[in-house]
Amino acid sequence: MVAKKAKAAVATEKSGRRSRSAYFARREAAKILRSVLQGDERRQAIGSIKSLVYSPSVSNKRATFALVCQTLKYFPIIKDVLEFSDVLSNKWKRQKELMYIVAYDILFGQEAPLVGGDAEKFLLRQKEDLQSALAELLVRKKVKHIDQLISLYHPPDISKPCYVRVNTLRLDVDSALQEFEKQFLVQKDDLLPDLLILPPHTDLHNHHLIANGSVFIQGKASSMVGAALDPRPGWDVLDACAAPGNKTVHLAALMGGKGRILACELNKQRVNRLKDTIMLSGATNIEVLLGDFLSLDPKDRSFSKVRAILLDPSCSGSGTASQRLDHLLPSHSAEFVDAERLNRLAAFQKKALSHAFSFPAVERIVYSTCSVNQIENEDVVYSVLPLAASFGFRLATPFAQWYRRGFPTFEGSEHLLRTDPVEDKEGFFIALFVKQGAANSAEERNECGSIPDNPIQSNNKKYTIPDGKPMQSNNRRYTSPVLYNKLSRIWLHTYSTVPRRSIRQKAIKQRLWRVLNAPVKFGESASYDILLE
Ligand SMILES: C[S@@+](CC[C@H](N)C(=O)[O-])C[C@H]1O[C@@H](n2cnc3c(N)ncnc32)[C@H](O)[C@@H]1O
Repeated sequence: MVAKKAKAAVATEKSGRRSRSAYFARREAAKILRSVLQGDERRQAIGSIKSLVYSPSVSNKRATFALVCQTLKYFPIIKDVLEFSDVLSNKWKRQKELMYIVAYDILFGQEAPLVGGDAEKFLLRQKEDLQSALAELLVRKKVKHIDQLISLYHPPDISKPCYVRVNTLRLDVDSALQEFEKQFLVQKDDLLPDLLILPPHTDLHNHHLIANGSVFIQGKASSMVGAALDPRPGWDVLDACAAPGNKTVHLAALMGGKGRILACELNKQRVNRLKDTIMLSGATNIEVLLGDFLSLDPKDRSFSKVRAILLDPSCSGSGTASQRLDHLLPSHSAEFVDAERLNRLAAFQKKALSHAFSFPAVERIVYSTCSVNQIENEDVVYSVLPLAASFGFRLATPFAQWYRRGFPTFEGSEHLLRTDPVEDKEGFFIALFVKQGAANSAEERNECGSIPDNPIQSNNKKYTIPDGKPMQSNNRRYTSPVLYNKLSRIWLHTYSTVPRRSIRQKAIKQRLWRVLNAPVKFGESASYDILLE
């Protein structure tokens, strides 16, 4: 009898703890949801959902993350249900994010009884109204199940491997590999020596190697950026747009902690995140500059020895939208293109890249974006080519073995590097400028015989599109799949005539020949994907 009572007391205590924890998770989730929705509305996020949840102030990360993601997944439904049922008084409308979270829990979430504060009590009293509004919504949308309703709003999820970059300032790659092998299937990446690949959806947020900064969750394309800059130990390096600092601390690791990194960031709030990242990485050679990169004076003595600049400016983020869970946000829709915003971003990107050339000792500049838009990528690079040439820079070829290069919008665009949001799971763009006469790597000098050096000419030649009209770098039509594929083929043809030492050269040429002669189908993926096969 006594044992039974004790057992019951333990169970009550446990369920009380769970309820309290769920209560706090709902409040933390509501705060994050507010930042995310406000950022989405202004198209100016403070951080991704993941980064907001992983900030030190959030205590119950797993539950909070799940609640935010789930609420966003059901967001359009919850909004409609609250609107149809008209249950929210002005008081609760002022706390609408908490209402969304609680409504999610009532309608789709918790099986356990929902206990908590006033918000929970209030919405629980309206449960029947909410349920009948949901039933009405199903009828209106002509679907039978909630899943069908969700798929009306959200495209299917893209799953991708979980990449982690080993922070070699704290741990060597083999030790990290062994540590992960205890729990997961893990392998080394074949391109980047400090990158490990784990299965999709591996949950690492509680892993001790993450918590102590020995590894960072960082995608492959994002990790290629610092490696493309290839800063040497002892150099002065400027990271022009640094927060949250993933690439900054990667640079520190690549430099073995030797030398000096200046990390410039405009946004005060994001500077705090940058500092947290630096602290976590253990790097001691990074100086944070709060300010506008455009107003840094290249003649200032503190920049006189800067030999490498990483410019990873604000961009539309169109290449990593699914990774940041942006597809869950209200602004996300296939048709949504904010042209005005793209133009504004591109104007800033051009200014910032132009500014980078004027640092007196700089010999390597990487320009990168996590955007798939030509206007933020090839067009930006094309627009600065004459200026770059006047400073003695040429485009070099980062990762010459990488098959996906820039859109063929101008002669030399084959030096540019792209990753594809679907095939490579994130869409990045990298351009590397190297000063003539500077010591660049064998790969960039094309000693591996892939793509010839192509010093920038100020009268850089443009390709001609198949219908005979000269292609303008800002020609919107060019991004249509049909023209893109035709141009890719032309570019591929050029590419295939360059002597290659690849052992698969013959097979590739044969395939190219077949592709070049095949009819173009609307919407087919880029032809040069065949190089992958
Ligand atoms: C794409 S994010 C950089 C991501 C970072 N490289 C990383 O890997 O963690 C761009 C950053 O540039 C900052 N930024 C925008 N304009 C800037 C400017 N004029 N000067 C310095 N930083 C700027 C933004 O606040 C944002 O934090």
